[in-house]
Amino acid sequence: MRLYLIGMPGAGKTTLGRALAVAYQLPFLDLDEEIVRREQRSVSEIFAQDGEEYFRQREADVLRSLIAEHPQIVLATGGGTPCFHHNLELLLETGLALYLAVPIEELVRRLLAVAATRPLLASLPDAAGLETRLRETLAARQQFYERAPLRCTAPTCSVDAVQQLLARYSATA
Ligand SMILES: Nc1ncnc2c1ncn2[C@@H]1O[C@H](COP(=O)(O)OP(=O)(O)O)[C@@H](O)[C@H]1O
Ligand SMILES: O=C(O)C1=C[C@@H](OP(=O)(O)O)[C@@H](O)[C@H](O)C1
Ligand SMILES: [Mg+2]
Repeated sequence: MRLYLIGMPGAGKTTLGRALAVAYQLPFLDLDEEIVRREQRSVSEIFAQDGEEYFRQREADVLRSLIAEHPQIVLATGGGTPCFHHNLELLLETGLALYLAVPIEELVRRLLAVAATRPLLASLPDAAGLETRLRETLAARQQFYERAPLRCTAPTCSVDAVQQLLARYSATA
């Protein structure tokens, strides 16, 4: 199987993805990390030097190459991945997408600690600014995220919770 984690920055796609890959004994890849490896520079550097449009094109290209290379994978996408270049349709056609629907308040708590390393959040001064930006971003992206067949609404979605979701999904699919 291919399991794709989608959702807002800070939702835990990378963190939970790694743990799920161990539980299901599947290879794990993180789309951002793969872009960084291929570009030999950080996501922040890519945004600063070449802009978001360039990043989105690379993101779409690397996504397609990873899917072609890996029939079995847990893949953590970036927060914007499903919203550009028909990536969501590709994810829905080639694997099972899991939306980590974490409340904004929890995202704010987590991201305040790491905002400086995330280009779309780096320029925000405080928690109120971060919360406003996240609410706006979610309002625009929800329509994409909600098309995932699996959704975890727990503030901290665990491996156990995903295993239960998957078991229920497999029983009805
Ligand atoms: N379930 C969790 N509980 C608490 N903190 C978490 C959880 N998942 C992720 N985090 C923290 O939130 C931040 C963002 O997590 P990350 O996995 O990078 O999210 P994403 O890949 O969705 O942006 C990290 O600092 C991580 O340690
Ligand atoms: O939300 C976004 O548009 C982005 C999220 C990031 O990934 P995470 O969701 O893993 O932070 C990364 O792909 C890039 O900074 C853009
Ligand atoms: Mg991530």
